[in-house]
Amino acid sequence: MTRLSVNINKVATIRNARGGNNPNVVQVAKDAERFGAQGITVHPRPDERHITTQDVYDLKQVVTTEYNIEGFPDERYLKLIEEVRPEQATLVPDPPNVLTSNAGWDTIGRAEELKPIIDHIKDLGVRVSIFVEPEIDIMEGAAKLGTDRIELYTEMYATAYRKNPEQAIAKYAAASKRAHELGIGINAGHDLDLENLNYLVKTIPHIDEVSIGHALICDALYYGLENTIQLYLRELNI
Ligand SMILES: CC(=O)[C@@H](O)[C@H](O)COP(=O)(O)O
Ligand SMILES: NCC(=O)COP(=O)(O)O
Repeated sequence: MTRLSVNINKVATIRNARGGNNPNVVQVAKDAERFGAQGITVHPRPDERHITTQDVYDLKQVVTTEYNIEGFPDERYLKLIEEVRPEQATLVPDPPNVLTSNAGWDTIGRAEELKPIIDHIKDLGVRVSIFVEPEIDIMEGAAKLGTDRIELYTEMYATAYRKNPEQAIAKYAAASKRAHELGIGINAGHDLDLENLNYLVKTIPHIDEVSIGHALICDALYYGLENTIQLYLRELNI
């Protein structure tokens, strides 16, 4: 069964736009879980454009499903993981000023950098997932790093899906098959939405978790958060 982790970055974006505490990020996380979310994901970027460092600590007090903290593993991020001990740390190769995540890790060329970080986070008892593109050699590099999971970066799939779903998913199916053979858990995320989600999880077995934020929060503006979470869960056949 594929779990739905709701990324609440964009709730914090709206809150920060006025500088107050509305919408209340902690309350939205609690409600999202009450509405059926099986995880809460945040990506506390260095410039705090949405999720702040304080949000990360505050959410730790209330998240009862699975807490997934994404980010580039710099000192600031690793301190958060050490102090908050989420269920999962998802490592993303984002430079500080990037608009949004737009690339996966080079698990071969950056193995020396990544391996000690992954070992350290696993020693903390936190599951490690690394954000990657759907390439066979990258899967094999990920296995050598000892990561618990990979997160398939699904922007390319989402972009190509409307035009040709079979073509859009081909590399993801091959990469996830290889990852599964190598004993690596599989997450997926970025630009997933109500249109492209079901085909992804129907075609690719073994996806443990999808983390969805931008499209889900946009949909909630029309359908309401509870209805929207239920709509996404339905696309996951939950
Ligand atoms: C790793 C990933 O694909 C998402 O978490 C993405 O980083 C969302 O970040 P923004 O909400 O800042 O676009
Ligand atoms: N890891 C992907 C994520 O958390 C949310 O990405 P998006 O749905 O906001 O594109």
